[in-house]
Amino acid sequence: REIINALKDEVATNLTLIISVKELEDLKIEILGKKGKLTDIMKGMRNLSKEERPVIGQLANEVRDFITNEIDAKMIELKGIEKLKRMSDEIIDITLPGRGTGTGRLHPITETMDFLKDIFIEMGFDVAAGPELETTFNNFDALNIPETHSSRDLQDTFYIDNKTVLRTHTSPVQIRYMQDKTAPFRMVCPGKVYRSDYDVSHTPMFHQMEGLMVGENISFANLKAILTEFVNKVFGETNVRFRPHFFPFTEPSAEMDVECVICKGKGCRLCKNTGWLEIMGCGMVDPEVLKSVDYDADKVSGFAFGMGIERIAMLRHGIDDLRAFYDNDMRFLKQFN
Ligand SMILES: CNC(=O)COc1cccc(Nc2cc(Cl)ccn2)c1
Repeated sequence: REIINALKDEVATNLTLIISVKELEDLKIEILGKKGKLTDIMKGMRNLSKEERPVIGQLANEVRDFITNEIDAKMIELKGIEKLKRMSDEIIDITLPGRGTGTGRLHPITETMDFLKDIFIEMGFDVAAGPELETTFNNFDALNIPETHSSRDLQDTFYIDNKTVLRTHTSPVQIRYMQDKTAPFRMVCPGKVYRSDYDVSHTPMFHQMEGLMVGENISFANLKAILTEFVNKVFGETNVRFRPHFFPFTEPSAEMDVECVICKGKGCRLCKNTGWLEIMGCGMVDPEVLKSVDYDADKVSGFAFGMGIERIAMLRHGIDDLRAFYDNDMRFLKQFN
């Protein structure tokens, strides 16, 4: 009798201390399981006298029912609490801002190319594109670049075969344009170009934009006016100058400088203390080039120009390493637009 009652009190005490379903399940097994304490007591009753057995048996049953009900009630309570806790842990606050994947953005070269293109579009220029794999005729011969010219050498040009190259400038696009269209026209052609050259200031692939205006009575004055307007739109109102130069495909030729954007002409590291930055090359289209596309050099004339995009992007954004454009490092690329 004492053992059964002691067990009842022990279980009642334990129940007040148990806080988890797991502990409660362990207690149920410890008391009511196959080897449970109460189960052992019930087994041990066969040793009792005939008179005692029914009395103790009834007590044991009462205690077993009590313990079972208490444990089951506690189980419902604990499962309910654990369910509530799980629910609160798993609450999704739908008012939190989305994690998102970040916004995409244009590459600084693309953004600069678009910026420069738009300025010419505003001035009525057409935009043309062409294949990056070109014939040596379109890339060299049509541009009055003789067979012996150094730019045709292997250390500058990627040859696919004797007559096919990766274009070394976008001039072939202008040749194709003139093969398809008649004067008058004004066009620009931005795009990828390739040189077999790779060092701190050269990458094998880079970007250029060339332009061409052909019609009757096109003069060097038109060249200066259009290119000065362009440069002022890119760098703001700055002084420009044209220095005599030579290209096989233009005559006369010039290099166009803009006053240094950093030191405004005083002289600094960027402009190598000259006060000027070279922006592009230009000139009046050589009659030999017009002839190569069957244009009548006695009736029409034109001017052309070409510029490196990376150089302008570096000036615009203060980038001092050309290779940063091609390392695909998001820490660099994320800084633009
Ligand atoms: C990065 N580019 C430079 O420094 C200089 O580029 C230049 C200069 C002068 C003319 C041209 N293009 C050209 C195209 C035709 Cl179809 C006829 C005549 N000229 C490109």
